[in-house]
Amino acid sequence: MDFSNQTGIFDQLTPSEDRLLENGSPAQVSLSTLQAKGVFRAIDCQWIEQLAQHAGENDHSVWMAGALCSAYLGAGHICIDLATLWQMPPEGMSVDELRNALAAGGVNSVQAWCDALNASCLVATAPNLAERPMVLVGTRLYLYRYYQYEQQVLNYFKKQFDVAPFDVDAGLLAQLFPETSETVNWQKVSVANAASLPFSVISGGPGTGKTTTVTKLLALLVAQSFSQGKPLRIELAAPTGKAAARLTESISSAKADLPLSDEIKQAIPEQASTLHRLLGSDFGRSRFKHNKDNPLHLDVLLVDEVSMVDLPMMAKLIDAMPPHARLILLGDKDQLASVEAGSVLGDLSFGIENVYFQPEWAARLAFVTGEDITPFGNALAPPISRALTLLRTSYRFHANSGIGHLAKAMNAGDAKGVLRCLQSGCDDVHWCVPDEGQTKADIATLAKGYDDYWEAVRQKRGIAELYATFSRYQILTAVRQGEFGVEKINAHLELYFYQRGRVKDPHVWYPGKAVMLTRNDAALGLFNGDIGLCMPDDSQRLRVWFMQPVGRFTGLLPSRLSEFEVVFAMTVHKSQGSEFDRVALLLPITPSPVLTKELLYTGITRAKKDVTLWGASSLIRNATHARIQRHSGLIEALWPN
Ligand SMILES: Nc1ncnc2c1ncn2[C@@H]1O[C@H](COP(=O)(O)OP(=O)(O)OP(=O)(O)O)[C@@H](O)[C@H]1O
Repeated sequence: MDFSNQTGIFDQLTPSEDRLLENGSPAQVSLSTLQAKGVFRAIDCQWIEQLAQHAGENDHSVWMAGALCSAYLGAGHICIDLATLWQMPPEGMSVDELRNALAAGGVNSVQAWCDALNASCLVATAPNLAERPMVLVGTRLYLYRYYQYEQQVLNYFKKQFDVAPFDVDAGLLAQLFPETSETVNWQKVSVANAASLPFSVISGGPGTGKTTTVTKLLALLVAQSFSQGKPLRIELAAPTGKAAARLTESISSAKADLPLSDEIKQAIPEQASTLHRLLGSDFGRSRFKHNKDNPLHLDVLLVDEVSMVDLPMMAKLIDAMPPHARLILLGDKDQLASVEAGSVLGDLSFGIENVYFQPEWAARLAFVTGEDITPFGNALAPPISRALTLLRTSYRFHANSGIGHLAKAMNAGDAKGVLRCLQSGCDDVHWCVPDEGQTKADIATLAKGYDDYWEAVRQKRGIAELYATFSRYQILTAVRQGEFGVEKINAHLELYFYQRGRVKDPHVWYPGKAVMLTRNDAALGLFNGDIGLCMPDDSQRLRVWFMQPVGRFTGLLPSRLSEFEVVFAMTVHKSQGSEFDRVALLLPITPSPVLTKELLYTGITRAKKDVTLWGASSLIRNATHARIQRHSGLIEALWPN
């Protein structure tokens, strides 16, 4: 069956919970067994069953590959690699189980599996990439739409490699970085690099000066555009409302320190929006107002917290970029990847730790910056390396900072170093090990961190002060479910606050109740992840107050909020893009696949001044060694060596 003319069929037939099928093929037998074991979700089986029945595809190995592709997508992978799966099937499925299931349909090797997929009307293969539900590239199998997203992103990156570099005003650069040092000033190199290119990525851990650096970059671009008489339209964006608010705050404070005229400073925007807002979200529709046919009206776009941007969003963003515009991406490549599929920042900066620049590019940057970076030339550096710079020195965590050391050891996968740091007695790092047989979290100790907040609520402090006080402390959980999951911890905290007389009735709205939205709300102009605090207004009516751009607050009647959850504790995933003075990071007591180096690193680095890690040494050790690896074709295409 040829699907190429059936536009729309894939929209109907992408995995979606609401379609159930009566069954019909022997393949369903093993799929449902695997579903019962938790290897597949119902949606994975239903999706491939519906497609295969529609197309009359009876090949068992195609059914299996389709279900695997859908299941892996659900876990954040862009594709599956059949060769990898052949050796290492998903958790819950043994090698024999997979191979026996495939052998029943006559498939006895990876090559035979690829051949079966090549022969299927459900699968497109290079060079004939007709629109079919799945695409096979070598041994990688994609859902068609995700293959398209990946190609869109890759084509954009590759196109940028051919653009002739822009001139950089070395005098202005020197003015922005007046200090001299014996070591390379990577912030200066990053600015020179990004100013030379239409597309660049600046990555760095917490407090390495990413915002300081891009503010100087924007200043340089603005100053250059003034001297050319061509003012620039610059936009700032971030994936969440919280991250956008932080970017606004940090750019405005970094701007104040610039050694440049007020005219230039004023031309640097401060106001950042969410990516959804920038692209013109239709809330509920996957297409944005801005796209290739209606590009964004800008010359420069800076996006912060890019680790949180998933592949579909990146593809849509790139689609909406006007061809002449610059894209500057900022983020910490070591943080948790996006909630949805892909790890674009991680893949882009895959080899950045060891590879620097191609020698001629290093020489060019050395000339512009006056920094001795020629030793960092590397003939093996792939073209993508030119777009990337990594800031390594943290100015937030001084040399003796426990948080700094802990984050570094975690990132390096150095479990001994992590445990040593936890035991070292540093002022800013604390470790609470659960007692033998302990089954519940120590709510009283965790709740202490909110004493200042409850005092501010009691004194009926202004909402800005309350918000600031609340934002100083956060309990982070690794998981959602179970005794140590975010839901139970929040419930226990509310009960504890009730028992202490801070909350009159935890089942209704009360002064001090803190909530996080779990869905974008177009009508209210609020976004998933926005935090609201409940306090009475001047007429003593309870309202939930949300911080709006430029530090304003909007108070909404609680009845207007539909989807939200209490947020005295939040998951590490939800905390991305936020920072707090003090963090309590709570691990479950039993092993969980979500406990990875990236999760712990992200949780620890949300703390600016003080972190308490709650968890057993065995779990911490295992997590330090566990990495999140998401399959995609980006690394192979961008980092061929
Ligand atoms: N070259 C530098 N020398 C001294 N201090 C610096 C330098 N660069 C940045 N800082 C200071 O370090 C702190 C962190 O800088 P900045 O906010 O730019 O880092 P960041 O990487 O954006 O941080 P975050 O992790 O919060 O996003 C700020 O107080 C800033 O003024």
